[in-house]
Amino acid sequence: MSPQSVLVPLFKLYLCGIKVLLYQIFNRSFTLPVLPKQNGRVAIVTGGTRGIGFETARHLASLGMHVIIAGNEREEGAAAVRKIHEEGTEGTAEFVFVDMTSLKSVRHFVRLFRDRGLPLHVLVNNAGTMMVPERQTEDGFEYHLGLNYLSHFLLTNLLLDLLKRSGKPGCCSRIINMSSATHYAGVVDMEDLNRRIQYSSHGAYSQSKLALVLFTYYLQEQLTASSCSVTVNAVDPGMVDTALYDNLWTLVQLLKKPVAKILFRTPAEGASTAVYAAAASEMEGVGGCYLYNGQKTQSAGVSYDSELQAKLWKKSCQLVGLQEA
Ligand SMILES: NC(=O)c1ccc[n+]([C@@H]2O[C@H](COP(=O)([O-])OP(=O)(O)OC[C@H]3O[C@@H](n4cnc5c(N)ncnc54)[C@H](O)[C@@H]3O)[C@@H](O)[C@H]2O)c1
Repeated sequence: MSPQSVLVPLFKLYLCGIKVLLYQIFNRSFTLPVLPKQNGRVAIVTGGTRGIGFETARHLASLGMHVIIAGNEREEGAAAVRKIHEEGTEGTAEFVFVDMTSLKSVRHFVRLFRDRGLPLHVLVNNAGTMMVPERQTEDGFEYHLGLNYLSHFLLTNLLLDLLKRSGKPGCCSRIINMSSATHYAGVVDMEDLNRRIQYSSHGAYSQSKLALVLFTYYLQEQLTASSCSVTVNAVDPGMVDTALYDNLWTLVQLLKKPVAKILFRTPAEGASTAVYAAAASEMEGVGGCYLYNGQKTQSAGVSYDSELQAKLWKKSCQLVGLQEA
C-alpha cells in the first residue's frame, strides 16, 4: 500500500468536511414545515437506536407512524423505544434486531417482518459506520461497503414488492438512503469494490456513500419506468455530533470535540432532511433527488453516470445473491 493511496482519500474527505463546516457556519439548519399526520403508516429505520436514526424514528412516531427500529444493539434499542413511548407520542415504536454486517441477518429480519403481514410505507436506510480499520463483514465484504451499502441494497430489494403494494398514486411509499457529503470525495472502483488492493478507511467510507447515491438514482429510474408508487431519495444530514466520529484518531477526536459543540448539527437537526423526505407533502411523488438541508442539491458528477449506476447495480445483485430485476 503506497502512502499516496492513504493520503489522497484522507485529504479529499477532510476537505469535504471543511466545506460542510463552512456552510454550517453561515447557514442555519433547515426548519421543517408542518408535516401531515402519518397515522396508520409503517416505517423501518435501520440504525434507529441512536443519533440521526433515533431522531428520525422519534419524529416519525410523533407524527403517528408505527416505527420499527432495526438495529444490532438490543439495550440501546429497548431504551430508544422506551424514550419514544415515555414522550406520549401519537404513534408507536418497537425494536427488532438486525445485524447489517450479515446478509443472513438481513434476510432473517425481512422474513420476520413479512410474516407479520404489515404494510411498509417508509424505509430509512440509515445504519452506518465510519473509518473502521481494515476488516470484513461476515460475508467477506469490506466493512463499510457491506454495512453501509450492500446490506441496505439487499434489504431494499427484499422489501420492494411490499413497498410497491403499500404505495398508491398520490400517496407513494418512500425510501430514504442516508448518504453524506463525503460521497463527493468517493470513487467507486468496480475492479476493487472490496478495497483488497489499496485500503484506506476514508476511501472505503466515501465509496460506500457514493454507492448509495448511484443506487438511489438507478432505482428511481426503474420505479419510474414501471410506474410504481414508490420514490427513493438520498439524504445528506450535514455534519452531526454523533457517535459516528468515535473511530477518528485520538488527536483528531480531541480537536473535533470543541469544534463539534459549536459547529456540528444536533442529531435532531441532522434528522430533519430525512424526516422531510419521509413525510413532507412537498415530497409526494418526488424521487431521484439528493437532498441537503431540506433542498434538492447537485450530487457528485460521477453519481449521474448511468453506465456506472447500471454496472454497480449488476455487481451488487451478484454480491448479495439477488437475481437481477
Ligand atoms: N454524523 C454525521 O456527521 C453524518 C454525516 C453524514 C452522514 N451520516 C450518516 O448518518 C447515518 C447515521 O449515523 P449517525 O451519525 O447517527 O451515527 P451513530 O453512530 O450515532 O448511528 C449509527 C447507527 O447505526 C447502527 N449500526 C452500526 N452498525 C450496525 C450494524 N452492524 N447493524 C445494524 N445497525 C448498526 C448503530 O447501532 C447506530 O444506531 C450513517 O449512515 C452515517 O454515515 C452521518
